[in-house]
Amino acid sequence: MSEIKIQMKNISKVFETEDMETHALKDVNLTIYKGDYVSISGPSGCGKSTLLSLLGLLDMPTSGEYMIEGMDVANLSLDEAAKIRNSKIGFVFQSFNLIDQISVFDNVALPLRYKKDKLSNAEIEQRVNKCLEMVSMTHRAQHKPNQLSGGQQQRIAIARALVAEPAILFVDEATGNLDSSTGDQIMDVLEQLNQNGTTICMVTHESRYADRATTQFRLLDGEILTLPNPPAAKEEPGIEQVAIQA
Ligand SMILES: Nc1ncnc2c1ncn2[C@@H]1O[C@H](COP(=O)(O)OP(=O)(O)OP(=O)(O)O)[C@@H](O)[C@H]1O
Repeated sequence: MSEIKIQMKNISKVFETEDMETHALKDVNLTIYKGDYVSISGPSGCGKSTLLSLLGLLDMPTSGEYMIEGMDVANLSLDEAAKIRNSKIGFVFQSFNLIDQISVFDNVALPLRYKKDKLSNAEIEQRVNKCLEMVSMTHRAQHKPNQLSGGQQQRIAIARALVAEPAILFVDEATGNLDSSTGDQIMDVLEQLNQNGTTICMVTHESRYADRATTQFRLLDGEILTLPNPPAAKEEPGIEQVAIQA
């Protein structure tokens, strides 16, 4: 059995405002193994952003258990959450969030320069170059982000997310700002990274991208369903086989 990277058990999230409670997530059970390529999809308002915020330690659940690499992370202070986020989690967003005033190289190096355990310049250079190579952007290291195309900027954002060697890469609608052929190329990059060992969990509303993942979860009204893997789904076309994950 493969190593467990992420495990959520009975995770719920309730938002309370003065006059109402919204049960955004209801008893979510989710396990992500080392090397998985996971997609989470579902209609607007089903809880995707809420789930990704909890997975990425940007917010805490109302109840339930959450473990990252065996560490209990369900009830952390903001400071503790930030520390674990910096060391264990890589994020890629729809907007690339790069800094135009500094070079591509320095953008990718930023997470390493903020690390508590300082790395030498030689180590930083080696890690940044390795990540730029992984996204085929070595030749643009000295450019500024605003001199690059949208797809190239997203590749740089992916390199930056990987440079601290996170346990898992969370990807939030990474193709949302890109035309469809550039979006397809970004999906190819993610697939290639996964084939080389990166564990990926991607949130997308595009079913053609969700279908490319090896494990597919679907959120409906705050509840998570596991879709059968693609070959099983093809055997019985037209029947939406969904089983609640054990
Ligand atoms: N801070 C909040 N306070 C109150 N309700 C919230 C809050 N954030 C989200 N919700 C509610 O929780 C539910 C899930 O929202 P969420 O943003 O996670 O959905 P989503 O699947 O990401 O939607 P979309 O695809 O439209 O971005 C919705 O009913 C939403 O109104």
